Amino acid sequence: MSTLWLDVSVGASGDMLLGALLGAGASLDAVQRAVAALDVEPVRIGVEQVTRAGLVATRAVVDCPPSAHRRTWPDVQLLLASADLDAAVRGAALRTFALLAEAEAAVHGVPVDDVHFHEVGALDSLADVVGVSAAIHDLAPSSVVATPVGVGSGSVRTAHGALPVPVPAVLQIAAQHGLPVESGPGAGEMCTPTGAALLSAYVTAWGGLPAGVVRGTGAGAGGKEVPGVANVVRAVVLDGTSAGTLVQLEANVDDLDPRVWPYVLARLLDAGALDAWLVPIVMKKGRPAHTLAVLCAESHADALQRLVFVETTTLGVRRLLVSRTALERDVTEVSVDGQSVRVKRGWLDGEVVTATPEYADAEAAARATGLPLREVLARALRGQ
Ligand SMILES: O=C([S-])c1cc(C(=O)S)c[n+]([C@@H]2O[C@H](COP(=O)(O)O)[C@@H](O)[C@H]2O)c1
Ligand code: NI
Repeated sequence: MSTLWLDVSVGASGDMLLGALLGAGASLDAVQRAVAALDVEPVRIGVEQVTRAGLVATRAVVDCPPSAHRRTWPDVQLLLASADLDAAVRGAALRTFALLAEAEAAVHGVPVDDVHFHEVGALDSLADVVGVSAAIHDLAPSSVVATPVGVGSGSVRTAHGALPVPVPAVLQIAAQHGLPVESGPGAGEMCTPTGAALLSAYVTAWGGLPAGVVRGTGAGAGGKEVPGVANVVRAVVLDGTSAGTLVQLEANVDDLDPRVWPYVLARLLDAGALDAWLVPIVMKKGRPAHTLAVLCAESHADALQRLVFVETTTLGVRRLLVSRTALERDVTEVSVDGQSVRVKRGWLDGEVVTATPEYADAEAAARATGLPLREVLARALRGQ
């Protein structure tokens, strides 16, 4: 079981977070593949070593042509929906842009679908958001903890002229999603809307460094230098820490059109649920029904509860605090008849105790090779 801790006390932006995650051991290849899956102008992510106030840091450099499009929130939704991305990476990127779109809509008083992502819709922001999602997916922490975010002070020049710091979109995201803020040591804009949205989408608890064994550490810098301030995000991957308390939302439902349930479960997972499932039950008056259960971090419980009320017919949602023990896990790749199949492994006390081939990979390999699917699954488990 691992925890990702983010020290964002000096500030946070998309590129700072990406640099910190790459520095802490996230795969640059996985990040580049995810970004290349977007149907946009060619974008490449590189890394370079820089120093900030004498501290060596990783800078993620997004190499792309100037953005030819002013993209709306529906455009970004389409882009992400049609990209060949892992479902978890796509879900987290969509969640991040939804937070940005809702904040921009509230701040400028326009409908959310009319929000044009000016600076935040540019190619480098798309790359930052998808890159951070892919990097966190690659590190696969069971929880993400972060310090309160240093937002800065003063004002910043943007495409729309000077804005006060914290900029309105950052304050809006903080107000809507319980992001704890402080001025921090840097003057100017230290936390961007994209940084605030990424933290809100991912962080499951706020606080100092949790107890654990340090497995990786990185410092991520953006393009900005602030004299005398090491303006970096620090990322620390810790092993052996507890995932902490989770929330389980529950509702008994006997009157929802059953065809709707798969959609409801998919929406909940896309919105950040750690798991969502149905249990068949018999309710009062002998009525067949289902218990909907949703496991999530406390930070996501309100938004997921809202989704349950909006998408189902329930009139009430129960909220239980549960503690979860999760195995430490990793992913290996094996080749079955020349086709690559990922295998997820669970570790206990330094030993693999469970291994499961990725079903979608096995199905694709069965189709490509003509082998029976159960044979592909068996060979993947044997490691060939
Ligand atoms: O373009 C717009 S409407 C805009 C709005 C806001 C608000 O807070 S409202 C802020 N900004 C600035 O854009 C840059 C880029 O932000 P990223 O999140 O893409 O890194 C940043 O300086 C924002 O303060 C733009
Ligand atoms: Ni704005």
